[in-house]
Formats: sequence, structure tokens, C-alpha cells
Amino acid sequence: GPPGECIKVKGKILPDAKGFAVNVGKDSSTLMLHFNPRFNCHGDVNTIVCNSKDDGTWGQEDRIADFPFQHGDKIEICISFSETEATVKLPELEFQFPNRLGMEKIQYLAVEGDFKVKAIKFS
Ligand SMILES: C=CCO[C@@H]1O[C@H](CO)[C@@H](O[C@@H]2O[C@H](CO)[C@H](O)[C@H](OCc3cn(Cc4cccc(/C=C/CN=C(N)N)c4)nn3)[C@H]2O)[C@H](O)[C@H]1NC(C)=O
Repeated sequence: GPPGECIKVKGKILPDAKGFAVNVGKDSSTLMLHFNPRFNCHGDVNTIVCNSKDDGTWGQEDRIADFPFQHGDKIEICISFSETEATVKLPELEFQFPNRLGMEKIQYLAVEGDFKVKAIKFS
């Protein structure tokens, strides 16, 4: 959807989650944002890793200092964006990630890993 629109992903983190990801962008190879909370994977413990992907090539990772998630949590993740940055709103945490590709619309959303999607809403 267009800038300013908010993509809401509601769901439940699995009780034994190692990690999950919410990907938004053009398609699976071109992502404005790969939002990847890691409970314990790739050597990361309780770390949110964010990145972009440009035609199949990962960008530079950003690691967010806070980790407001627990196994089994029911959460809502709200992602909105402008031409300069994406904003991720979580329970007790909000942060920005640069819109490195200058993407003007999001037409792709995928949720992967240990997260059970309950609802997705575009508002
Ligand atoms: C230190 C060594 C070199 O540096 C590492 O180099 C790795 C490879 O590049 C990076 O890792 C990569 O980082 C990328 C972001 O930048 C993507 O996240 C990618 O994953 C893509 C991907 C997504 N997906 C689906 C998915 C997503 C989330 C959970 C699951 C499944 C959960 C498993 N549940 C179980 N088993 N119950 C599955 N699969 N692959 C990841 O491989 C590390 O961050 C990086 N670490 C650091 C500190 O720099």
C-alpha cells in the first residue's frame, strides 16, 4: 500500500520460538524491511535484527537494543512508512528503519518462522 498506510500484523509468538520475521517490500527479493526478532538463532539471543534486501542482496543489518517479546506473547506489529523511513510500532517500543530503496509502495508482506498470524489489517 501507499506511504502513511499502517500494516498491522496480529498474532502469537510460539512458546518455543527461536525466531520469526515480518518482511515487507516489493517481493521476496526486494524488501524495504526484514524485521527479524531472534530469541535464539544465528548466534543472536533476544535481539531484533532489521535489514533491507535489494534484488536478492542483503544490506547492512541494524540491531535494535530492546527486545519487548516473550515466548507465547500475543502481539500486534504495526508497520508504516514514508519515502525516507519505515516506522515499526510494537508493544512498548517504536523505532525507525531507513527506506534505503526509496520504495514508494509496499505490495508484498510475508511472515515467517515461529509466529502464528491471527489477523492482518491495512489501515
Ligand atoms: C557472524 C557471522 C556472519 O554474520 C551473520 O551472517 C548471517 C548470514 O547472512 C546473518 O543471518 C542472516 O541475516 C539476514 C538479515 O540480515 C536474514 O535474517 C537471514 O535469514 C533469512 C531467512 C529468513 N528465513 C525464514 C525464517 C525467518 C525467521 C525464522 C525462521 C525459522 C525459525 C526457526 N524456528 C525453529 N527452528 N523452531 C525462518 N530463513 N532464512 C539470516 O540468515 C546473521 O545475522 C549475521 N550475524 C551477524 C552478527 O552479523
